[in-house]
Amino acid sequence: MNHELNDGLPAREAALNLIDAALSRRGGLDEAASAHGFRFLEPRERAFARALAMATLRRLGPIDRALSAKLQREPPPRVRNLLRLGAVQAFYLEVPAFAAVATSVELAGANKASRPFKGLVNAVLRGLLRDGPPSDDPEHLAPPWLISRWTSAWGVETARAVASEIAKEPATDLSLKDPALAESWAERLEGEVLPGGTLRLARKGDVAAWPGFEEGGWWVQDAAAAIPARLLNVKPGETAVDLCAAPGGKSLQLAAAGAVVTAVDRSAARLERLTDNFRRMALTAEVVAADAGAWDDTRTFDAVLLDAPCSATGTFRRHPDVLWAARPGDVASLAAVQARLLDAAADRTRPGGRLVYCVCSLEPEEGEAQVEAFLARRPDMRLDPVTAGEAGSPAASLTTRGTLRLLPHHLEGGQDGFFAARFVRQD
Ligand SMILES: C[S@@+](CC[C@H](N)C(=O)[O-])C[C@H]1O[C@@H](n2cnc3c(N)ncnc32)[C@H](O)[C@@H]1O
Repeated sequence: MNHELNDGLPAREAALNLIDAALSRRGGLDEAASAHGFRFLEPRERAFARALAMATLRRLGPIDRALSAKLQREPPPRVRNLLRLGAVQAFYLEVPAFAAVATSVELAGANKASRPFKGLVNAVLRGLLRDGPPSDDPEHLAPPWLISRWTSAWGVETARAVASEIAKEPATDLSLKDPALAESWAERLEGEVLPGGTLRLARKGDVAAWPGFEEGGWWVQDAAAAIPARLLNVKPGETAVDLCAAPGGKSLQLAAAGAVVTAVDRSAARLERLTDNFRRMALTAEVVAADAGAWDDTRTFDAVLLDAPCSATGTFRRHPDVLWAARPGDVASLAAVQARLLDAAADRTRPGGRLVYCVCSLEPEEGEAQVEAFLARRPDMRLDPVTAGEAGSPAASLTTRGTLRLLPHHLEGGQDGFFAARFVRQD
């Protein structure tokens, strides 16, 4: 094997592990990327491995369709992942076809489970390359069950527009501690200020090395993810509770706006990240590790945020694996959790206070249907309609009911999928 081929093999092996972890458990990719073996790689190899894995996950649908047409029976998981990785390099990453095939065959030979399949890897990849790139129909980018749900919810054209965002690499969005400094940060970081104040950058790489990270000028937060906390319109000195707070992006917004923040989350490990983020930003919050639905506290607050656990299908631009890890049954079981937490959130809202409910899900059961059921069982809560363009929301995202259905294609350059609704507790 010559040097050129050997170069990049550890990164490709690491990419295989990332893909395997991403597809076998929720949150698996981030977990695998922080494991010892991965961090041991050179930074350049780590970046390459991550780029390979992300490109594979973004194109998993079309690649798997093309592979299925070539495979007579399902090979072991490592072999399928090798084939996916080989195909994505040749078709989408401008790796010369010969190198994509040769490195895949080499990796097949390097492991006992895949060694007997070296010939198959070689033959299948060569066959794929002869056929040319797979279909780029957006409907092939997501699992069929999700495409059919999105089509029922919004029609064929919108479902296709949503799905077409899956293959695109997202920009990096930042929320600023001091929104008045937006223009100066935009200049320093070569970014664009979006309506609502998010700073959008084309920059990629290690954010911790960028100007302003150490000094706590900003934190990473998708443009759509920044909208729900803004809907609370907190004033300095008001009390605010964030009931599912970690790792803290929305709590930071509330604290930066001057609210006295209580950050609750069930996960102590995730709260450690929240505490680190607050320290870096030189902001403060009361941090509580508790199940928000059983939190033993009788206080009520001026502003309550419930960013509930959800299927997270709206986060596919940064986590394309969610689409393939999600199961139809997840949506119903998460909707039951959300309803329980929404009732607890209403109880934490002072009479006259505001409650914002949001989820990073595209599924109506976790959004619109949740709102209607909540209003029906809670006569003490009234929907407070969002107004056009409020909080930097795109016009297309406002529903006739005054809630926000933020779809990924509603903002030029993309945004995460979110649902948000605001309520007021009656006196
Ligand atoms: C969507 S994430 C929150 C993201 C966070 N709001 C932000 O902007 O950084 C959902 C969070 O809910 C937490 N969670 C799940 N079930 C919970 C419960 N019953 N009570 C409190 N927190 C819960 C999870 O640990 C997770 O951190």
